[in-house]
Amino acid sequence: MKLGCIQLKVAFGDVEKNFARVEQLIREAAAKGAEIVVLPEMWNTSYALKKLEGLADVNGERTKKFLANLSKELNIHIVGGSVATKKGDSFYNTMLTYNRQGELLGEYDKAHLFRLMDEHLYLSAGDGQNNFKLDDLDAAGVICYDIRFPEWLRLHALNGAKVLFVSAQWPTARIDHWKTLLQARAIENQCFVVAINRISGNHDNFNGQSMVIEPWGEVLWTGGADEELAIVDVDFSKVDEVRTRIPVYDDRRPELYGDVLKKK
Ligand SMILES: O=C(O)CCC(=O)C(=O)O
Repeated sequence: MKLGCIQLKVAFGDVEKNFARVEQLIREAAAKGAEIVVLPEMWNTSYALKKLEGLADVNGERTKKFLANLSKELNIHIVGGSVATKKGDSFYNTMLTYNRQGELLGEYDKAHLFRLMDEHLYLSAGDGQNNFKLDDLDAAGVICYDIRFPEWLRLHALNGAKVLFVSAQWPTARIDHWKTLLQARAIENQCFVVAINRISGNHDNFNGQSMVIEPWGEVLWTGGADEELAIVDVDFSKVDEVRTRIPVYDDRRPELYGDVLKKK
């Protein structure tokens, strides 16, 4: 299957510019044969947290219409990264996923808010999981800081995901953590990880390094430090092969792990 990885240069607070660029790149990805297109985190507003009242997408309506129309017209699945949304009186960091029929498969509000970026002061956390199916492919989607919580991604893998999509705005300063955590999540869950980061004009802030990793941990593609659309060919049957070779799921001892999942 061909993945269209959109490592976007997100414009701070410029919703119109971001929508226009995302549409252009999704169309380009489809024209190049992509079957699943993946976007980064908070691509409508970036982290303009102080301006969310005027900028966030109310109930995600604009983004929903936009992604539904494009996925149906172009006959592609879209893992829509995430956008800033307003629901009731609260703001969320929301991932919307559409299948090629233009149907909404998942609306996931980021579960773990990143205090270092003040997310907890402006956004509310979601409580729902995010497993979905793209045709016959079992998949799941999480957002950025979520990857520091292995139990969260494990839960999605246990619910059947063979590919974990990660949308992020992960900064250059901790890019080594990004690479290591993503590879670990792929190896331990024996699944594909498709992780799409943003870039900024100034590479000191966000330098891309989006990644596609297969279930044995081999990196199939790493993005550069500039805006980029990559088409990456993946063979999802590799998941079953790796899970047969080392039967981690059969060898798990969940009866030993219970308390690890409880908050101290
Ligand atoms: O965990 C990190 O170091 C980065 C997380 C982050 O930037 C985010 O969740 O937006």
